Amino acid sequence: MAIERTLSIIKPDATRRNLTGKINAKFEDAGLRIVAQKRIHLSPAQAGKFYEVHKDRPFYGELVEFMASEPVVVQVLEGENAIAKNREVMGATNPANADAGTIRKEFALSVGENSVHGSDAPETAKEEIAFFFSGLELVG
Ligand SMILES: Nc1ncnc2c1ncn2[C@@H]1O[C@@H]2COP(=O)(O)O[C@H]2[C@H]1O
Repeated sequence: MAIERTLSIIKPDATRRNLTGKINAKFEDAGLRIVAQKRIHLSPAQAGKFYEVHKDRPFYGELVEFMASEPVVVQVLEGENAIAKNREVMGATNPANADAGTIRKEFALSVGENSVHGSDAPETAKEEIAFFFSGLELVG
């Protein structure tokens, strides 16, 4: 199985409630290694650019406003099959549909305030990691 890297964001609803450590424990317990991490406050322009793929969706404005409302923790997770594994640990986008034990089932407040983001495929993982981290910040 391939060792992959994926981009994860702990969203404002979770940083606000001091859940960063509990969420990171879920990643580590699943065998994902946090190889880079920083806490930043996105501007609306930066959040809008990151979520550009959703710009025609009805929730885009709300999503951008939320992601720029308070600090987030952006991180790179590494491990075997990290992209799929992270998505498993996060649970379904809408917490109402998330399995027991997943981050979104335990912590998410709604489909919008759903505590975490994770890349959905190898190509997007590469782009999303490069959006937030320089090569110098990524320890091999
Ligand atoms: N119906 C919706 N209303 C508000 N936000 C949504 C809706 N559907 C998806 N989103 C958000 O859009 C985000 C896009 O990718 P994320 O994995 O970060 O998680 C998603 C949700 O937080």
